[in-house]
Amino acid sequence: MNGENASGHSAGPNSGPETGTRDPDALLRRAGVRGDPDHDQHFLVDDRVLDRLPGYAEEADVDLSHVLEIGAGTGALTDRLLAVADRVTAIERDPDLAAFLREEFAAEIDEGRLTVVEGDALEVDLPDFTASISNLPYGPSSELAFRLLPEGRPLVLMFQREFAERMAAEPGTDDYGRLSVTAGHYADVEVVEPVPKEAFSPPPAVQSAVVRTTPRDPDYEAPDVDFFMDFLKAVFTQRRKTMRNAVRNTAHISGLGDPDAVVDAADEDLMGRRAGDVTPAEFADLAALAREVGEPGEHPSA
Ligand SMILES: C[S@@+](CC[C@H](N)C(=O)[O-])C[C@H]1O[C@@H](n2cnc3c(N)ncnc32)[C@H](O)[C@@H]1O
Repeated sequence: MNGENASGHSAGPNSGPETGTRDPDALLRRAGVRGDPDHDQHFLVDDRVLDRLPGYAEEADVDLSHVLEIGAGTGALTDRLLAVADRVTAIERDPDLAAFLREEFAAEIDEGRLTVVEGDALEVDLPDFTASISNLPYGPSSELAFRLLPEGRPLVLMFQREFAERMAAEPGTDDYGRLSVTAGHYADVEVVEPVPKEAFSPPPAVQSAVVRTTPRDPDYEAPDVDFFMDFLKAVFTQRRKTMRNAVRNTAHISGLGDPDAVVDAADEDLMGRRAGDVTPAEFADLAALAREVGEPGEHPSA
């Protein structure tokens, strides 16, 4: 079953000799699937990309004792993860693919090194993982990213390239926006590899990219998450205005009654800048201030 296309990947100390060499095309054939873009199914078939994905975690000294994979598909990446991790939990929503994974990786499941969870990664309980390495389904990539980021674990994730670049963008750049601030609040984010369409079967309509995140322990107080998201959305939809004028227009946000009081209490220099130049830490401080002074006397769900 194994070794049809030895990829040159060197198995980790915890792996059995059989892992890390399954040919992705052969897995696709054995699974009898073609990949269905309507169900976010674009399978990675480029051995070199598959081999590099766990390497991005290894070179950052990430704890690989329990790796979470979301959207395991036919298991081409699962196989590489088993070669470097002590344990892998693979979540797959498609029942046929989940059944195929259970059959293909029966030995690893018996050894207790792999758990296949059949279900929607947005709904199932997440295990206590130490890192996630995944070629995510693109449809819910934003929801999945913001399910994983607050867990405070290192992540190596494949996204649409444009999404990846926005996530990693620095203040002062065109790509910097709400996504960059929210991701940057939880982690340092870097794009480590652009991946061409041809690396997938079937090829998606857009290019992809691998993102690596390193969790941060912010030295500022985290604001209430729902409020923070609403606040950022309101301010970034007015990104051409100064922060002063943008914040004055946020009265509609739940939990913020008096934006003028926020502007008066906030740093003057900050109020004169535009949203695209404000760092995640500055935004977090401002959101906390807005929560404190924006609605005197009432702090719902604070
Ligand atoms: C982009 S493919 C990646 C497959 C495989 N990891 C690979 O690299 O070839 C995404 C996989 O996620 C599965 N999927 C889609 N939405 C999902 C969800 N909400 N929860 C769990 N799996 C999902 C699809 O069935 C598909 O197998």
